[in-house]
Amino acid sequence: MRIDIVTIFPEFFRVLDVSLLGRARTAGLLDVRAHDLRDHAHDRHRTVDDTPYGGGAGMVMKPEPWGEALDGILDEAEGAGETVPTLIVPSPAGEPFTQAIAAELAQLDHLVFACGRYEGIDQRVVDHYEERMPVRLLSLGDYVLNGGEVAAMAMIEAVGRLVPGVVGNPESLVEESHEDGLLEYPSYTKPQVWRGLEVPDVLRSGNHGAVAAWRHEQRIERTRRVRPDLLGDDDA
Ligand SMILES: O=C(OCc1ccccc1)c1cn[nH]c1
Repeated sequence: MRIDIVTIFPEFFRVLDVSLLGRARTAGLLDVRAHDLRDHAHDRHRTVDDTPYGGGAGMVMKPEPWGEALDGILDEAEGAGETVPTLIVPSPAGEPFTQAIAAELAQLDHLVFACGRYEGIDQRVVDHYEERMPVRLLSLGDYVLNGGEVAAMAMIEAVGRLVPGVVGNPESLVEESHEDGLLEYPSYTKPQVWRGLEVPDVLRSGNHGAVAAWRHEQRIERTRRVRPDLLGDDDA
């Protein structure tokens, strides 16, 4: 999978060189490139923002630098005969990002993340590129960040780890929280007793059926307690 990121803080994404995704990059499974939006602002101060029409506090990101940056990425993809990439715009006004969406995006060949700052990006950027590529406004959660970079990083990690081959043992991707709508069961490892707290006996019984039943019950109980919203009415 190819991932392009357009941002005024490209150095923010250097961390991807060292994390789990770093190995995937050297293995050629993930090709991640960060582009500096300011390279596409050609005035003396490399201006990427301006005051909002209609007034109001804060600044809005100008459309021209985005147009030049995104055209460059699109032209390169089209020139290479690739499928049209999907544009992801992290935004508080977006559709909630979920594990299901991460799995959907992990099937694609090419994602482009547009990291907004300030009050956001001029609406015409989304309106224009919707004519040329799939565009998804996605929200990480119901809170406001200063920019899309942190949200993009989270989404890139959630998607990247689902790309086949990125995670060594695909089994570890199964039975995770939200994988099938339930939270994951509690986990334990050695020592058997720690500060007077014991590992549940069933987990040391060697009875795999009893372990599986206990784990499933724990998942339902934990989901009912912490995230009743994830349970349909019939389970509640
Ligand atoms: O704040 C966020 O994105 C940064 C952003 C983008 C556009 C305008 C303001 C802020 C965000 C919150 N949940 N998911 C994303």
